[in-house]
Amino acid sequence: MQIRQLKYTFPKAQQPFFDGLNFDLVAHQVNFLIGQNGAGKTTLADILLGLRPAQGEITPQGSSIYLNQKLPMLAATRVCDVAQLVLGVATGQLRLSLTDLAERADAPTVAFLTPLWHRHYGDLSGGERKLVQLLLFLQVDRDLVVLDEPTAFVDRQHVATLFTVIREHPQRTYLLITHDVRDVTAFKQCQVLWLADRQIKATWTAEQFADHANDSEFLQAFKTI
Ligand SMILES: Nc1ncnc2c1ncn2[C@@H]1O[C@H](COP(=O)(O)OP(=O)(O)OP(=O)(O)O)[C@@H](O)[C@H]1O
Repeated sequence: MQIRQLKYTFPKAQQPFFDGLNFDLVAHQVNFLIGQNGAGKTTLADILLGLRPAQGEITPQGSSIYLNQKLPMLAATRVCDVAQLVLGVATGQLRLSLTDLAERADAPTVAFLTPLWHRHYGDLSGGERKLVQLLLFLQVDRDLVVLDEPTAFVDRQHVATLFTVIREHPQRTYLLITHDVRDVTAFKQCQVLWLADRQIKATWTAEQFADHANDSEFLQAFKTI
């Protein structure tokens, strides 16, 4: 995916926030977007998904799905209801059973959701709730998958499950926003984009990131989180 001469101005702002932003997302790989709080990561994700009108070229334009940092859900909702909401709607199925899920979803997702299937959403831990949503969203096939801080407040065992599910669908292009270096080092192949000063200040492969990330003060801090 190529992003060229991107220009974006917040509503009512006098000056553009991004102006002349250029970078590429590597297709069929995980692309990490890192940067300090307020750098513009979520804004950039919104633009790529067409949620904020911007000038410039984004090619090719394919199908996409986005899970942002907060997706509220009523406490009385059961996991099977969330599955119905996400997958039932996506597939047009009125009643989605666990057997249907097993036919439609990848094995690690089925293994994770099966023991939780009848549990109330409000009884799950914060990390479990987040993983339920993430794994269900990842069963909806899209060219571009954007996840905003999917690993925040999620323990590493659950993060490992999330990454296993991502690896189950290698045909997609992923953009993952993260503040956690362990996410980057979990992938042998990936691209890391560093957003700073309203530009993509550096782009690394996983190997380059491991070798050269000590060059900058921010990245040193990022690596010690
Ligand atoms: N509607 C708006 N008008 C003006 N400025 C805004 C608006 N919405 C967000 N901003 C500012 O744009 C900047 C980028 O915000 P954004 O949420 O994209 O950052 P981020 O890199 O995702 O941060 P974090 O890591 O904290 O999630 C911030 O300084 C924010 O205050």
